[in-house]
Amino acid sequence: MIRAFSAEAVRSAEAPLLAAGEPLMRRASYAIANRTISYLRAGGFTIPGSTVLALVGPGNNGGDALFASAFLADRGLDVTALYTGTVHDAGLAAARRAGVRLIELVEPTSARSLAELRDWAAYGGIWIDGLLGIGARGAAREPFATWISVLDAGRRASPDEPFIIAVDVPSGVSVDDGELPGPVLPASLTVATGCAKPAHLLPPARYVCGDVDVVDLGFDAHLPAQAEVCELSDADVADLWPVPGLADHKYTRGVVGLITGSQTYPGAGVLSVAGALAAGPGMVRYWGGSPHVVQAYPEVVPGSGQVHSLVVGSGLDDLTGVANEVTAALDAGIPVVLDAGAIELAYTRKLPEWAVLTPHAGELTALLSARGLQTDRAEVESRPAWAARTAATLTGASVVAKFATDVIASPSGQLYAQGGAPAWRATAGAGDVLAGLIGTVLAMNAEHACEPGQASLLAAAATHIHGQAAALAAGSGRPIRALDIAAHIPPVIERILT
Ligand SMILES: NC(=O)C1=CN([C@@H]2O[C@H](COP(=O)(O)OP(=O)(O)OC[C@H]3O[C@@H](n4cnc5c(N)ncnc54)[C@H](OP(=O)(O)O)[C@@H]3O)[C@@H](O)[C@H]2O)[C@@H](O)CC1
Ligand SMILES: [K+]
Repeated sequence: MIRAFSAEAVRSAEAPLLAAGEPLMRRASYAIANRTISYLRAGGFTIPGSTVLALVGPGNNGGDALFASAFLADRGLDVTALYTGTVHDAGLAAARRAGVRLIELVEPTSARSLAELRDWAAYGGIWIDGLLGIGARGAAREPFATWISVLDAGRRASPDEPFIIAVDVPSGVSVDDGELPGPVLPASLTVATGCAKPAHLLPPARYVCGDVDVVDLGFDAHLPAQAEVCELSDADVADLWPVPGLADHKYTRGVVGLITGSQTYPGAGVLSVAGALAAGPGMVRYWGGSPHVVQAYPEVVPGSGQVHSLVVGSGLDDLTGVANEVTAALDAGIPVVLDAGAIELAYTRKLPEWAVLTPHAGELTALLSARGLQTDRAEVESRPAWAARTAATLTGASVVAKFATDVIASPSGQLYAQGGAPAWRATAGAGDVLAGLIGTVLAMNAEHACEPGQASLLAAAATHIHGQAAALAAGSGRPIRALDIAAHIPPVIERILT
């Protein structure tokens, strides 16, 4: 599991070590220098003489960049450090001693300075971005806003794009909520100091981090027990996956009921059942309106009956009567997945945590608006963590906000971000498969699915499997359709469990 911590939690964790004189900055900058050398080695470049541009901001993030520059200059690289105003004293002294070329831009946004910035940017094959780290608040202010815009334009225009190593976070991201409030310098590699931060996991900031490499600074023991955001790995999903024993039978393995599909949308019934069956429940009961389900899947039992979880909504065109079934199930402690049109059931009523909503951006916008929030789709797409968390708080339900990286929120505030799915996953019916899959994961874990925090954890596990199945189906880059995702769920589970 990747556990990401807020800037405040990191500061508290660092404090006792810094007070004890631990050389955290030295460790961080040494790691950054090493990653730079590794990149050059892996690319077959000669190390002495390779050109590096360090972008140095006013705080300790700039300090990291200066010490890293010093290490690299000592190794024979041609290092230039650009800065303005006051920067980390000891870092500047170390860089000077090591022979780093120090360029101070006194009037940092003058035409002359920006021309110089462009020239040095074009000269540097590797950029070390130490402008802003976890001390940044809001959008980058001047002069860095202009510097970032100029550098980003230079990066895009360059025939051989520089390799950009972000110190801790790419400059310009909002560290704690993963938003991009202003210009940002996208990285090829982000060297996270001490631990991951929410911006490394949450979209859209996640998409400008490149690869993320966490450097251990030894302060883990001082971090809070609960992370701000988590990302489940294969191993985490394996830990919570109930592997059947010889004494199990279809009722102990979990029974999923689906009220999905309709005459109008028969395929949605087929796809949600495909997702449910692929994850290995004991039994699937189906009493939606699609005439094709039982024909397509002879193992499905038609008609209602006792279930351990319920999936409602995908392709349902009429909610009459369904609301009562949902309420009865939730009151009886049976987890319910509310997908597509059934998300409307969360517009007014207060739901328990074991109701799992699966909105895409449009449905999430409609839900938040119905709950009285002034928002629109553009805001929801640029603030996915906020949107998912707010929806969970307002409804009381667990929310799976479906984006390229899914964001899952529990009403108590726990957040998961599950990435790893290819962009090919954005195809009609993929969400129906996911709804069924979540239903099965909840049914298989029925004894504890209603305990605090469990529904969101199990939903995050299901989204992880869904993303991995899509990745396996898409291979090294081919189109996929929703049924391909369902077909690749069993091999992903096999890989995870063995
Ligand atoms: N402590 C340690 O030893 C270790 C620290 N480590 C490293 O330190 C980093 C954190 O350092 P930090 O706390 O100094 O913050 P940092 O991000 O460099 O910037 C603060 C400066 O930026 C300014 N500023 C703020 N917002 C701004 C904006 N929007 N636009 C423009 N400017 C803005 C702010 O000004 P102010 O708002 O205070 O006026 C202040 O001058 C961390 O990410 C990691 O890399 C690791 O090496 C481990 C050891
Ligand atoms: K940075």
